[in-house]
Amino acid sequence: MVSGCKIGLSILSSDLANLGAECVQMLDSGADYLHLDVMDRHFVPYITFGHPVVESLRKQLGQDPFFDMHMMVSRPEQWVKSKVVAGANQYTYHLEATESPGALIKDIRENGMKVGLAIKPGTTVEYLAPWANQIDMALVMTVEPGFGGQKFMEGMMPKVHWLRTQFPTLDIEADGGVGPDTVHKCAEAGANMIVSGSAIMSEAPRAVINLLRNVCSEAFP
Ligand SMILES: O=C(CO)[C@@H](O)[C@H](O)COP(=O)(O)O
Ligand SMILES: [Fe+2]
Repeated sequence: MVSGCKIGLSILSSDLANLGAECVQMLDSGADYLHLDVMDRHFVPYITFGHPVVESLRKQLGQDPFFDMHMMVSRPEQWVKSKVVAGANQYTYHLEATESPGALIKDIRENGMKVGLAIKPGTTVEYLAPWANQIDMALVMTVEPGFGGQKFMEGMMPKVHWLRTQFPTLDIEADGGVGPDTVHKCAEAGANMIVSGSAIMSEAPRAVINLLRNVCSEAFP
């Protein structure tokens, strides 16, 4: 079975000028892991941060927190080494961004990180199938990658359901527009890793995180 329900905080909606303290607060509020959205203004039209920020976060937060790197970048091969040095735990790259997914899976593993493979809303989920037994997690984008606070794309749920049916033990992550009103759709479809940014960065993060986890856990007893 899957490794239980996990709630990941997307830091994209954080006060990036106060990122370390915000991450501490969110982890203290119950977030299971940090989902770090890296953008290169090429694969997506926006730019966020790179390994120096990851390195500073790791230094401030210590070795425990799990850093799930969501690499919204072209040629993801180029950043593997720097991210592991910076302290990343999982390297999630986009299938649309590389010609050689298999070689990249091998390189990520040889560098000691877990492997995530992401698909954009316009990508057919079956394209993930050849790699699904070699990765640790599949990320189904439920918004167009690029920024936080967008509307949840319910039409992506059949992709999650297809993956859960075909690969019962695979971690499946839903990312984008997930909050109290939409998490049940993700969980019912089969997602066990829930990324949320703007919904958690509210006035009651602990309550929102608990709600997300409770709804998700009901689907994965
Ligand atoms: O990768 C992305 C956006 O490109 C996501 O991680 C979002 O940043 C999640 O934020 P919310 O949609 O939950 O506000
Ligand atoms: Fe993300």
